[in-house]
Amino acid sequence: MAIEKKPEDEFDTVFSQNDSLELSSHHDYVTAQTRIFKIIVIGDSNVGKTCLTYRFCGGTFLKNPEATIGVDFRERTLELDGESIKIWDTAGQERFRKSMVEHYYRSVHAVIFVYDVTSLSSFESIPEWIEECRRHCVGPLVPRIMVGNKCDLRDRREVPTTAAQCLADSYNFPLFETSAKEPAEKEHVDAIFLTLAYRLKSHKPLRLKQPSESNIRQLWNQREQEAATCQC
Ligand SMILES: Nc1nc2c(ncn2[C@@H]2O[C@H](COP(=O)(O)OP(=O)(O)OP(=O)(O)O)[C@@H](O)[C@H]2O)c(=O)[nH]1
Repeated sequence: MAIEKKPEDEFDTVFSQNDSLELSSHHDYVTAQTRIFKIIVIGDSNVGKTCLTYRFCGGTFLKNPEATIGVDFRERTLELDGESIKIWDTAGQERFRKSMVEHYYRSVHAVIFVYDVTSLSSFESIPEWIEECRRHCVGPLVPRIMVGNKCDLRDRREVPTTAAQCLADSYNFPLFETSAKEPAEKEHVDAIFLTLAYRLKSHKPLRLKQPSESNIRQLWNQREQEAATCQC
């Protein structure tokens, strides 16, 4: 279930606007401190991508998630060092995502690969998801993490932590194991997304330029001079 859905063209616009922000209007002053990160959540169907993003963005466990069709958008505003950072999560169900796949990977800032610790096959699919990312030109500097979900189902575990750690190490990804369902894991789920947010903060030059008062005055004087010398 999505908290908010956007048409695909709006999805693209949101990120391209902020990727190349030039301060030239009142709107820019208002949004100058808002940074939008696009984090995509991928993995086999049924591993709990929707529940994980819902837990982070909505704070609760989504009891009856429907299979995601295309892309779901979720958003949560974080306070990091006094700045507002918006994270958009997109969760896509494999069967239904074909037409969206290009949009899904475009301008991505970080990737979360999810498998289900009770499903060996979902874990074995992770290299294919990593390869799909690569095929869609997600750059090597884009932070990636691996998440094993459904840790609450202790008796049904099929993926040992050691095997998961081994795979994560081979790609140099941090590994997290958690449960979207267990209320006690709420802070851990938060920590996963916050880890990414901090990495993004240090990785990307996302601080948007804010004009100082003297810069504005300088610009204003320059415009006045141009107007005064204009021959037309
Ligand atoms: N026990 C347990 N069940 C979970 C957990 N997370 C999700 N589920 C269940 O797993 C099923 C699939 O969850 P979704 O979040 O819809 O999985 P998805 O990966 O988004 O699935 P698609 O949209 O089909 O790609 C649902 O029945 C959830 O209730 C968890 O941490 N523990």
